[in-house]
Amino acid sequence: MTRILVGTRGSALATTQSQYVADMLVEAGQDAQLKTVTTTGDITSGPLAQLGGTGVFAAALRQELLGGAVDVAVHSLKDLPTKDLFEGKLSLVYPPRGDPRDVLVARDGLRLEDLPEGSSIGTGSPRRAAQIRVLRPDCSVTDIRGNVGTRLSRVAGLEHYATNDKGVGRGTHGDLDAVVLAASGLQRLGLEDVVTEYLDPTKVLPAPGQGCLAIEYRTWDTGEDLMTALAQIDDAQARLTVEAERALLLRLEAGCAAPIGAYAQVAGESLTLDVVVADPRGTETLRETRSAPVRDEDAAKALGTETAEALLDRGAAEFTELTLE
Ligand SMILES: NCc1[nH]cc(CCC(=O)O)c1CC(=O)O
Repeated sequence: MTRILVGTRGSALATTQSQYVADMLVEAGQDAQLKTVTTTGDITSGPLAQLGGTGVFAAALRQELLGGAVDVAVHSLKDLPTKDLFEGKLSLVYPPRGDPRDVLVARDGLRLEDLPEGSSIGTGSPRRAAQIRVLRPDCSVTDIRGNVGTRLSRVAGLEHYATNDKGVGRGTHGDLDAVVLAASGLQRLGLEDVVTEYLDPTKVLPAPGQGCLAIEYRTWDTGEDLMTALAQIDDAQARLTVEAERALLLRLEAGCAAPIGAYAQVAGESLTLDVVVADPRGTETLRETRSAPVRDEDAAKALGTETAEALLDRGAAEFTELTLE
């Protein structure tokens, strides 16, 4: 049997996620092994919002996939640009989605509403920053970067999570009251015990695609056996929700660094999409919620596009300076 090479970034989170995908491929009858690729996002230490465009984390991995050095590439879906940059040469499979929520990790077990006035909260995401500012205008939001361990170590009492990476703030530990992270990342690393609050995803809206992995493959030469295994892994419900969220993002022409949250859920026969567009400088947000009957992928995408158009009609582009890209 040909061995499937699973391309991955090198961080602890990425290799854990990719191993999870390799295990799914083995379960589906394939022989699979990880191959690590170093990406620009991993070696650049500037604030995420200034890195310039989406896809920095994914670009090198995609080049390896296009060139045939790996057979599939594993991404966190939320880090992938929505535009088709490769003229249909690459396509995505979505495993069952993990927890889409953001979480608060605060000192002393505190929840967002219990943090003392003037507390400092760390996040590298303009989307999280804007939503936190609305809920806690009295707190200060600090830009942080680095891997999960580095970010956790900024919280007072969690200094011991520091790891040796190149994130800004290396050497600065325990200087914040709280940080906001993705639940799924912590869960995949077995670190969910540090969570002090799971933020309601209809109040603090996650990034489009958050919590979902994406397995990318070449459309022109992927073998029949691997295609069969991938089809077995692809999850219909994950696909509906993330396609609605990403169609929205595409129509708004915004990327992962934009202050846009989107959360789609299936309840019974209905697909509901909650969206927030935030003003990155202020404490204002635009919100929109729309539902459609659960049908197929195209209907889910149409819900995303429609919701984006409703937001554009309400001035979303001026509101959030969608030139961020
Ligand atoms: N932007 C970094 C990133 N990309 C994917 C995840 C993990 C969450 C996921 O699976 O979507 C994280 C960490 C975070 O946002 O805290």
